[in-house]
Amino acid sequence: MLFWKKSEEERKAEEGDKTAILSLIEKGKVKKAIQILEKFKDNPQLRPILFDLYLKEGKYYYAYQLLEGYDPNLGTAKERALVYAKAGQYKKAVEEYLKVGDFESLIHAGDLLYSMGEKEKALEVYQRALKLAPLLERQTLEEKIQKVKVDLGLVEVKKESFIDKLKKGLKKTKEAVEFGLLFRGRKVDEELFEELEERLIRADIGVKLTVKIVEELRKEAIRRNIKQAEELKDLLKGMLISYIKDCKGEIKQKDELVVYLFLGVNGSGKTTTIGKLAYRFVKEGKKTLLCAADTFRAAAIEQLEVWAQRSGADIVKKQEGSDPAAVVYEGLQKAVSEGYQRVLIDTAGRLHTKEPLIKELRKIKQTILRFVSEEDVETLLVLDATIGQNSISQAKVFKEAVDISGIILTKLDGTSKGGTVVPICQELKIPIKLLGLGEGLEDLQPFEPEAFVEELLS
Ligand SMILES: Nc1nc2c(ncn2[C@@H]2O[C@H](COP(=O)(O)OP(=O)(O)OP(=O)(O)O)[C@@H](O)[C@H]2O)c(=O)[nH]1
Repeated sequence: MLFWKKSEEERKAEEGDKTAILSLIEKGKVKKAIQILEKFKDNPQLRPILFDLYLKEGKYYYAYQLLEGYDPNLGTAKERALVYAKAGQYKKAVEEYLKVGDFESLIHAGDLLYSMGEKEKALEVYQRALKLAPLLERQTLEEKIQKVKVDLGLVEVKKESFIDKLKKGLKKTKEAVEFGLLFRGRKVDEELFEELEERLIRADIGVKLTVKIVEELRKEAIRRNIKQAEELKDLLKGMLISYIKDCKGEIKQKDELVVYLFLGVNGSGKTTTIGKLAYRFVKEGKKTLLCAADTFRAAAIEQLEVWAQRSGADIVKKQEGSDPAAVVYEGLQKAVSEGYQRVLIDTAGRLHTKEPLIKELRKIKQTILRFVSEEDVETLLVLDATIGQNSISQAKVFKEAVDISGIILTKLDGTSKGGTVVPICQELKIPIKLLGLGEGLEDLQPFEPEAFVEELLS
């Protein structure tokens, strides 16, 4: 019978020979090495090797037992901190992280302290970390610090300003393209233009526009003999603003009845946007009525009902499958007879049934015009920023159906394609009247081209 002959090396390893054990590990025989080393936990020469293998294998609880049962100084402070954290020994983990004291360890320590409810200590550690924070991490850490301060009642909850909301809305885009870092302290050279081109495309400005922008910048840089990249950034800012400034628009507002007709494909954020706008109108003291003309799905009707409750608006609805124009007729009859000032109409958004959809929307618009004149109708197309320029082809279908007076670009906070505002404006030439910057009731903000570009490039 062929005996499986233990290699000489393996035999030596099993006797606790360090070199032989290390050679086993080099050959990938980690499990075998652990098996052998677990017999030599008392050996201070071999214990660190076992601790290191436990860490590599993610056996944190075993590593924790070595620290507790044999030697609390095994590994580095950072390794011990990780083991203690994984083993739920947060206090010890914090101690080790604070011994390391670098940015990442301080953040871990602060997070653990916060999770343990020790918010004062968490704040103190976060503030230490802030002094070491790399540029790109500062904003996130400052938001953490602000949150802890609010928890501790050190500052009242700062009402998010328009700029704060815009910052939040463009965070993903900025993290993806980092324009702010691109120009800092750089010379104007071909590499810079190539990087700029790549980042403009990443922000979904579109290839055609990107090439045009970069070409214009190259020419200007030569004409003005620009050497510093910062100057180029100012030129880029001016160009982007020039491309979108004509798309600034406010939604129609007056004391008497205004009808807002919402178009957009399912999932674009129509119903949510109606809810946010209804909330605002009710807060302004306007008598507001929602109209559930997306009768294709019961879910859409129910969803609008939820928004009516959340916003304090009233609602007119019929059962699923009813004629949408009939719902609109009933809604406007009620609005006129009962003195409503705002009517917000939700419609179906099934683009794949293009012809019937166009017919349905035209019929709805005709019904509206039986009650109010064109100037008191705001036809708003809701576009989902996360699909970027693809929303332009969607928009063209809806444009075939009815005249669109404004665009609402939603989910800007959920995408790195914030630059899509530029091609949408350039291609559709329709005012962008509102930006959806989050799921909250207040996360619907006006489109301010200057502030938008300022934030995008900062
Ligand atoms: N992050 C973020 N999410 C949003 C925003 N606007 C809408 N949403 C979310 O997008 C999803 C779809 O929103 P809906 O309002 O249901 O979209 P819809 O167009 O009405 O879709 P249907 O109900 O299928 O017609 C929901 O989860 C919303 O919370 C926004 O500005 N930011």
